[in-house]
Amino acid sequence: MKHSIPTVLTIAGTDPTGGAGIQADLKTFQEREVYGMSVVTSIVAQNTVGVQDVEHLPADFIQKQIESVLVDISPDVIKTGMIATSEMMVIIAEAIDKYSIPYVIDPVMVAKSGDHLMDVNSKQTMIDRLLPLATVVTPNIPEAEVLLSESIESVAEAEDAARRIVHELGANAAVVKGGHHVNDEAVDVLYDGAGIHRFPTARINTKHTHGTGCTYSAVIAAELAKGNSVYDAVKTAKLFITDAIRYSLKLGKGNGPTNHWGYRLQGLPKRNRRIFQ
Ligand SMILES: Nc1ncnc2c1ncn2[C@@H]1O[C@H](COP(=O)(O)OP(=O)(O)O)[C@@H](O)[C@H]1O
Ligand SMILES: Cc1ncc(COP(=O)(O)OP(=O)(O)O)c(N)n1
Repeated sequence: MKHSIPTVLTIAGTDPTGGAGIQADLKTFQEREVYGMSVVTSIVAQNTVGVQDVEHLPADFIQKQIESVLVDISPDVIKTGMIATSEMMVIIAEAIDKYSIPYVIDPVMVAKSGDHLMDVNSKQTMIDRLLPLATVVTPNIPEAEVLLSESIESVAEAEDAARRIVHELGANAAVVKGGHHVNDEAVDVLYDGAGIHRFPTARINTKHTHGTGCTYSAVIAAELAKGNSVYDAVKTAKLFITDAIRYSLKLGKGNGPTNHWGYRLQGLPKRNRRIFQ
């Protein structure tokens, strides 16, 4: 740990309704008791229904924001979310490389609403420049399919995908998340370079899953910043996101946000958590 408290920097886009992007990351860092910092890549006009518009910040201004943070409060871990263009990816890769900071990449491509958050032509830059720097990469099933140009139909194929992302694309560890499987279980699979680990939970029947991937990868970044192993960080992330989904807040007209303090309700008597169920 570099400072008096673990520190994490998120580099990502925004969600003004607070369920995904930088807003979700900062809420999660606070809940995990690490000091959160943020660099904005794109300002997104979005809500629980979908994305209405996007403004990308100039790449050199993203670089200036990163430099402002890194020369002053160097984070223990950097996490990235929405990075829309190749130009942004190169600038971010150069900074992570220059300062040798552990790195969690959530390879955000398409929101659950179906809106594209990454230029499709940037895929190769993500593979060439960002994945080799990754301590952990956390694709959902469609993202893993895009990265590997192959379809994933089962948990066994997700395990193969995680192995390939490490051995062929150069990440140190890969978690292929199971939110998009169509079955009774949400099984995340981690390959940490040594072995495969499965993290299964019962699938919760809800439409309120906006920002699950952002929140999950933010927990992993926070736990790594505390000095925990990749395995323990993923285990904590799975517990945290399951409670965040279970006690989701039923906000908005579409796919609502998760509850970033849901894990705190687990130990409460049922009468005290009724409004969340
Ligand atoms: N309905 C659900 N029930 C339980 N866990 C879920 C559900 N949907 C997603 N998850 C979990 O949320 C996390 C994020 O997964 P996913 O939704 O696939 O990511 P993304 O938001 O990037 O699409 C994973 O741990 C996944 O297993
Ligand atoms: C600014 C921003 N970044 C990422 C996402 C995607 O979030 P994710 O956690 O994958 O969840 P969904 O939005 O897909 O439900 C986003 N929407 N906005």
